[in-house]
Amino acid sequence: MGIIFTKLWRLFNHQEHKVIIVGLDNAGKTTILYQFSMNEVVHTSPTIGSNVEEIVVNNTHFLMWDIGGQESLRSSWNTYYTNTEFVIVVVDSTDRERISVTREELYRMLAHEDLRKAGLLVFANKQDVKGCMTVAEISQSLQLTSVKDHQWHIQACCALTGEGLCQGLEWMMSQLRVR
Ligand SMILES: Nc1nc2c(ncn2[C@@H]2O[C@H](COP(=O)(O)OP(=O)(O)OP(=O)(O)O)[C@@H](O)[C@H]2O)c(=O)[nH]1
Ligand SMILES: [Mg+2]
Repeated sequence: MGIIFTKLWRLFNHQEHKVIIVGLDNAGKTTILYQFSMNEVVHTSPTIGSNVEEIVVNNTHFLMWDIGGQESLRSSWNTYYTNTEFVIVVVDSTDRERISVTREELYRMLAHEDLRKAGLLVFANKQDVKGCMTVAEISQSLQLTSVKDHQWHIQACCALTGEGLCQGLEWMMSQLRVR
């Protein structure tokens, strides 16, 4: 009886995993969100506030919040943190000047109590652009190896073609399996 109940519970209980997509303005967050939800490149304009979409992968439901990254909006990112299981930080790999700003925002986020248990996925986006920073460079600039209290992963991607996005999702799925 217990086993049947558990199986039925799993079948009907579409537990949603909350994900927030953050990063500086122009990083490609909205483009990534709609690649996930529609498999398409949409025309974007800077996000004021947020967009939210449900993404279902192999019966796993993610509720993804794409949050505007302009400077004036960053102080309100924390209003989205409650119950977040994964933080996706999108980096514009061509934006060498502002990688230190991303680093500051990243460590501010990781120190937040509401994100204590959240996994961190960094997308090194815009890998199609010649001369962009590599995953190794971004990893070093963000000092990811010093992140000890969160599970983390960095993934190269190109939101325009969708390359690398599935691998990021797969990492999140693998984290859910080991929990
Ligand atoms: N070359 C290239 N351009 C990209 C890629 N991903 C996104 N872009 C472009 O980058 C620009 C900004 O993309 P958005 O998705 O609107 O960026 P955002 O992070 O949502 O920006 P905010 O909403 O202002 O925080 C758009 O012109 C996209 O087409 C990519 O992988 N390669
Ligand atoms: Mg946006």
